[in-house]
Amino acid sequence: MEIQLQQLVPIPLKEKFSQRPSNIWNTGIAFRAGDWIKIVAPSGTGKTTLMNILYKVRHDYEGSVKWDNRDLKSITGDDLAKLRQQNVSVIFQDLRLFENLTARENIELNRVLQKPFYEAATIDDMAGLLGISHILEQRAGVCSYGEQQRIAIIRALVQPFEWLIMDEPFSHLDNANTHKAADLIATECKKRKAGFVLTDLDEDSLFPYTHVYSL
Ligand SMILES: Nc1ncnc2c1ncn2[C@@H]1O[C@H](COP(=O)(O)OP(=O)(O)OP(=O)(O)O)[C@@H](O)[C@H]1O
Repeated sequence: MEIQLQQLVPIPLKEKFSQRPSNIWNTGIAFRAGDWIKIVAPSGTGKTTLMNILYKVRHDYEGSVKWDNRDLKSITGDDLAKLRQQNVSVIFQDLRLFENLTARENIELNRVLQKPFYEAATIDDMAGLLGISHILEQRAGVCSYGEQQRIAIIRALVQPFEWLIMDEPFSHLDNANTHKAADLIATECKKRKAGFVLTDLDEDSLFPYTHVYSL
């Protein structure tokens, strides 16, 4: 699946962006199937806005976003739900976990949404790799932010996807845990021949990126 951006400009940020050149805003650009895309930009320049537009949780923009030549604004209801279950997974910057469910229940909910892609035991395997086995039965709301970030990463990885949208997914992880999480994400993307779009404040060499863009 290809993601195409054509003359995309978020309306509330129009004035701001028109004052400087950008690789992404108000241009024509395509993320090709299987591309590993990094978007690096300082705080407040629109990374979260872009990711929310790509996942269709924001609609206040000019221009267009297309998923395989289908305008995102025209994809609704069951079609949109199916795409999110089978084709596009997400790690939001603010994670959006259910605080009153346990870590395991948060992940399990996504695993069983559709015909399960993985066995339940995969949750334990991934939690072991990311060092959060001991908090799986704990309420997500009482987990540290770094633990919650790893829960959200695993939740995104237990479903099928062609694209993984990740908004600053390692912001609360130390170096060692960032590398472990990046390795797991790379493994899961390779398994599916999937692409990703990852935002961050700084450049890094965690992945062999296909393209690195600034906003
Ligand atoms: N709905 C909105 N209306 C008006 N301004 C908005 C709206 N949403 C975001 N903004 C502004 O747009 C700018 C970009 O916000 P955004 O959250 O996308 O930045 P970011 O690059 O993700 O920042 P950070 O790295 O701090 O998370 C900010 O100045 C923010 O205040």
